[in-house]
Amino acid sequence: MKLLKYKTANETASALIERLLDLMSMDEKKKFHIAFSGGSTPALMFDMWANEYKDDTDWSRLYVYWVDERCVPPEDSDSNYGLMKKLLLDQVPISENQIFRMRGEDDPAQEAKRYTAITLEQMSEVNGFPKFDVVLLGAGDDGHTSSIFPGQEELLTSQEPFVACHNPYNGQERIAMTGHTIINADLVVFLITGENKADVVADIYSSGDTGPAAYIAHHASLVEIFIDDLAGNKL
Ligand SMILES: O=C1O[C@H](COP(=O)(O)O)[C@@H](O)[C@H](O)[C@H]1O
Repeated sequence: MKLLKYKTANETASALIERLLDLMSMDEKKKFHIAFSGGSTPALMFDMWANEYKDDTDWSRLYVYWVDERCVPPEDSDSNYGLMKKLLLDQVPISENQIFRMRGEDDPAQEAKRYTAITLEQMSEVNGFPKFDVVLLGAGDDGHTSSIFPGQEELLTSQEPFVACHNPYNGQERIAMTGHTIINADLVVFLITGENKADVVADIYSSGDTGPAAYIAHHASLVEIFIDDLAGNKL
């Protein structure tokens, strides 16, 4: 596990974008399949990518997926797809055919199956699980990642690549990438910023399987954790 710490959330987002662009530049013929997390943390990175790195990115090779989705229509302010579309995808020359959203407005169980089929069709697989180039995760201050919350640890070892699940705090239905799919990725990256994430970062980095995010960080083979000083202040 490699920890990369920067002074500010801006510097952290910028370093992460540059890391992804570096990875893309390693094989200029290859399609690059990356799954993005939801929540509020990546918003800064999406905005920065559109405004500062638009011309440095080969959009024709970037294939965009989601780690998880809230079961709401794309126009809803809770939609992970909606946020990324507004801040990044609508601002850059990427083809619709390279954007694979989870349909939050559809039946969650059926959508999880449809999304599994799409990802398996688009990229190589290992033991029935799609193999992403990068899975970009966040972490909640309770230690959840993807939409796998504490108490739902069975989703870390589910035999389904994507499942219907729910947020235990408010019952909101969700669709989530499960543990094996995350761990299968060539690279698992966490982007975690802000003081309220300091405990979860300390848990991920210094302890064992204390929650879903920590479990992933300790079980994936290549893990990079991008944090700012505030998130790192309990290390
Ligand atoms: O519910 C979710 O929470 C986590 C963390 O979100 P943040 O707002 O604290 O950045 C996120 O990684 C996950 O994808 C999301 O759906």
